[in-house]
Amino acid sequence: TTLCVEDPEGSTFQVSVFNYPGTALAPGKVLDTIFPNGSILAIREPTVIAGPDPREALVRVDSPSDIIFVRPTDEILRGVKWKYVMHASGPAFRPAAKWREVAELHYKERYYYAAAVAHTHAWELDSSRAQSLFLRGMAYFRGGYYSAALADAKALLELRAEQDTDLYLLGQCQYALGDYEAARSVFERVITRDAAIRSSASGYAKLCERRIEESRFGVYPWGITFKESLAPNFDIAEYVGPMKVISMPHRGGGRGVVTTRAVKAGELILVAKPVVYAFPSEREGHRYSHGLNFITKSPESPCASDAMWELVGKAACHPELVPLLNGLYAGPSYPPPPLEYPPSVSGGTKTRHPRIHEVDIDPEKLQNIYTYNAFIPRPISPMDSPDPSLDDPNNLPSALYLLPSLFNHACAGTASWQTFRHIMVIRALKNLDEGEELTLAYVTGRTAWDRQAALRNYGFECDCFLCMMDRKDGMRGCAIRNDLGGRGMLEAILPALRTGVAAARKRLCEIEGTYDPTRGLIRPASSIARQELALLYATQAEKDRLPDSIYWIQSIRIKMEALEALGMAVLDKSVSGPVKPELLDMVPLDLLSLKLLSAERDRYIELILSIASNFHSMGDFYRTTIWIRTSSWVHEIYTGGGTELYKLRHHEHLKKLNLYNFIVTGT
Ligand SMILES: C[S@@+](CC[C@H](N)C(=O)[O-])C[C@H]1O[C@@H](n2cnc3c(N)ncnc32)[C@H](O)[C@@H]1O
Repeated sequence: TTLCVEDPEGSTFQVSVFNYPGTALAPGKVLDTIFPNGSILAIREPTVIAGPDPREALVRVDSPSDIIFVRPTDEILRGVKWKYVMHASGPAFRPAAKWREVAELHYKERYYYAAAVAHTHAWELDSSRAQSLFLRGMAYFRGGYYSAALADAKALLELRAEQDTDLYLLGQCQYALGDYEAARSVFERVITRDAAIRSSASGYAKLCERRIEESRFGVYPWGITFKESLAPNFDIAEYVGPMKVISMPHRGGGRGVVTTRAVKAGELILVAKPVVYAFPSEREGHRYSHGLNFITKSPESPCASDAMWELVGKAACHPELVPLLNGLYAGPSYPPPPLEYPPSVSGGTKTRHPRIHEVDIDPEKLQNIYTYNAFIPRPISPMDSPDPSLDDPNNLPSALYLLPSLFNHACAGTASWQTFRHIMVIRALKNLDEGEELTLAYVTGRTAWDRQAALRNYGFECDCFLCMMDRKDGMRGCAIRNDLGGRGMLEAILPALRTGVAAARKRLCEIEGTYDPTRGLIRPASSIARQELALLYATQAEKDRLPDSIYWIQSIRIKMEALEALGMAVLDKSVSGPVKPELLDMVPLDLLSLKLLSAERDRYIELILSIASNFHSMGDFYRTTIWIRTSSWVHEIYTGGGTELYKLRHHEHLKKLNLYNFIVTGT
């Protein structure tokens, strides 16, 4: 937003205001409401950019809290003499009725911030009309400024005889702020009184029940949640499970997250909503911010820079968020954050003037916080059809979360994270004792060097076992692996089996040759090469059209090796003959020495299902069942949701492998 201002001496300047709430892409009439002609502004810490002509200086303001609207009667103006007399005819001087009209128009056109400003003017000019406060509360609520709306709803209940609309607004705000128990009792009160809003209030009361289950016990209907997550604006409650933040002086920022009790692999640890997020699909019609990150001095995806700037406006409108944001790690150029997280925050019930920002907002610090803590949410989707928001690798979604920002990184993390659209869900990836660290993989990559490059902006070197092993193999070996692995699987499927197998085996040998002899079984690149080789055998077996083709057996054996190279110890490697009775209800894995790699969920499932499919082609239905069960077990550990979510996500893939019918009919 660019304003034209005049100082007391009568010199004029252009002031560029960034990040002011309600002004992004706003038309002139909205700006006329937020910055009416004739307003007096005091600007803190302005950046003055000199032009070639000193009279053409440009003033830049980045923080909403640096703009203070001054009343003409304010002390600060005592003794100030204006060279030119102010025109007392601009929008700043409208009567209350006119402001109400303007507010209604903004509300209808969904400029809720401007509507809140206009209702504030109306309320200040005529405080006998409590309805102005109600309408402002509504505007705040619709605009997503929930704590401001809550304060208005509470003030109204003190100001006038209890009205159902005021109660309803109160309940909606409490719901939006995650205070589901309070919201439920408010909606239950409304239900008993007002027939007109009874049905929506009882709908809300039911939703509150679901949210209470979710937030108190971590019980989510994951199948429904998944379906709902495919549409924007979906919502679930947050949940904090058996985790806490403790001091970890050896990590940047000085803190990390540990378990508060022993947890099992797959247990839910945290469900968190983002403070800000941007998805390409939800940005249509938006103008993207500049894609340069001034902290990392590297290009930033448009979604990331949009969300980064949005954070400033968000902090201005939600002062209760500011201490939570300021408690996050802001990089090495800021003093370390306090050890306690989350800090205790008092809600505050004071009604809020939309143009008075009492809490200081530091945009530069917020940018640093965004840079060191943001995630790229990759929404879970049905297998084989990645979410369309991931189509453009140069504009991936971006989001900042609070508690998830306290988890440190490990390429082979002890916890897995994924997002149901924008909502992050963290689960333990292995059985953990009380007090063990919960780590997440911020980035993925084939070798320690790839991953270190992806981590370059975080300022630390990963010391997880996967990186340590890669470093022992040496940079050259890893580069060779990367190069060989990068040639891709499909090109290996040559028309002649023998040529194809020879080439794939050669590549496998070359990859194997890059590992240090002491490395042990976990060799992700070798797993890819084995998967390629197995695919060749399976292709030949299909051509043979014989259930007992030796190529099925070859394919299955190599896929089992591929699983082992990803840390999954296979206990029962039998490929024919009777199945051991004790295995009929179990998964054929050695659960004690299992080391699931956080980034490999889909590859495990793909490999396991293709083993099941090979057994199915051989007519071995027992083993087919066992391996389908194993894929669903792996899915449960990473994603939860039982068979319902498993089927929802793998339905198409299972059909492609001719396994869906088998699950339904058993043949
Ligand atoms: C999202 S924060 C994680 C929480 C952070 N430790 C804190 O106290 O707020 C990311 C920063 O934590 C530090 N960090 C994360 N993982 C680390 C690791 N494995 N080793 C050392 N520092 C790490 C780095 O400084 C990184 O920039």
